[in-house]
Amino acid sequence: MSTAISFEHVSKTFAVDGREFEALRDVNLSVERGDVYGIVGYSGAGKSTLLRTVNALERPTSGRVVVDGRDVTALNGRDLSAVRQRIGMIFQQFNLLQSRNVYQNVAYPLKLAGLPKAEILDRVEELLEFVGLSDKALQYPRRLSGGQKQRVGIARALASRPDILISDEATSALDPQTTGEVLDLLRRVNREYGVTILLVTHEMDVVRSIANKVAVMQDGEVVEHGTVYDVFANPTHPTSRRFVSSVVAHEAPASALARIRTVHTGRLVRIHVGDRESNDPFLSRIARTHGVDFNVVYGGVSELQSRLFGTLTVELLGADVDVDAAIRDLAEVAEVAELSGPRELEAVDA
Ligand SMILES: Nc1ncnc2c1ncn2[C@@H]1O[C@H](COP(=O)(O)OP(=O)(O)OP(=O)(O)O)[C@@H](O)[C@H]1O
Repeated sequence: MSTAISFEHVSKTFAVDGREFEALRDVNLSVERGDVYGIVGYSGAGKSTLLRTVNALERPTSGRVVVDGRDVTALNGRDLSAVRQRIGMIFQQFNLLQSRNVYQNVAYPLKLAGLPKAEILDRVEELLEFVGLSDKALQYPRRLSGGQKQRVGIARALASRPDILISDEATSALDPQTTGEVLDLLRRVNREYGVTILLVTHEMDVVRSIANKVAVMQDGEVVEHGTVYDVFANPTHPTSRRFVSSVVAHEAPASALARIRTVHTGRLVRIHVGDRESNDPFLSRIARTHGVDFNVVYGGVSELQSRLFGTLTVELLGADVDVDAAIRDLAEVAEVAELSGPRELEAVDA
């Protein structure tokens, strides 16, 4: 696999009211060709600024952004235009030309590039068919729904046959149903046209449904990155954990644990369940071996990219020595942590 975009020690400082503000701090990331790479973070984390360095709408203060082997931070004029043609961009507010119809909006970049009329006609027809808007060619943007507007935005972004599509909160203004349809379309853009997608969002659901990799940003830094499966199954940074818990609620928050404790006074363990190939019924097997009982008091298992992951909070009941032995055996087959006191309860919410 080859690298489509690499961010190398990218920092960006803005001058705000005479003071320096660091919007990006030493960002290092590699987006491979064919990836759908999600960048998540709360408002102000630096996501859009990072995204905009890819087509040099924003220039880093230091560091390099290499796109298809070319350092875009060093490009200007015609060279930069040539690289920009290889990068499509879509926006939250669609950015369509209101005075032009759907056909003209999609044709616009091709006209600018000086393509012959007949070629433009063929290309726009193909694109409108791809995004399912062939019957809307003569409509003006104000007559379209949000989802339709974003389809036009996607068709326009694909007009010059880019290798890379960058998406800045493209679904944030859409309802969940329409979001799903636009994400389906982006998935097809990735699979059928082989376009690498870098998308910024504050919705972890978007990442879960479309991305294969994810980076979590906070205060201008990438605090965690990896495959979507790894980050969802085992988020390590508190911000990632918060994002993951917004869409998968496998781990009991402190409030739930406190309530559980009022009823379940035995020893509680948290068991991370990975994608298991064996059908070993390990919980009941280990419980039987050591003569302990168990209650599953919280948790869940989900599927992501055809793999399972989950977390179960389990109460173990029995003599301490037997529970100790059971926990040791559990640790052989899964990641296990005992939830002992108030300190542990706080840690879950961190
Ligand atoms: N041109 C600019 N001049 C000064 N400050 C800026 C500029 N552009 C961005 N910033 C600041 O940089 C920080 C990061 O902004 P950015 O838009 O990249 O964040 P974000 O993670 O995309 O947030 P959001 O989700 O709200 O768009 C913010 O504090 C923002 O105010």
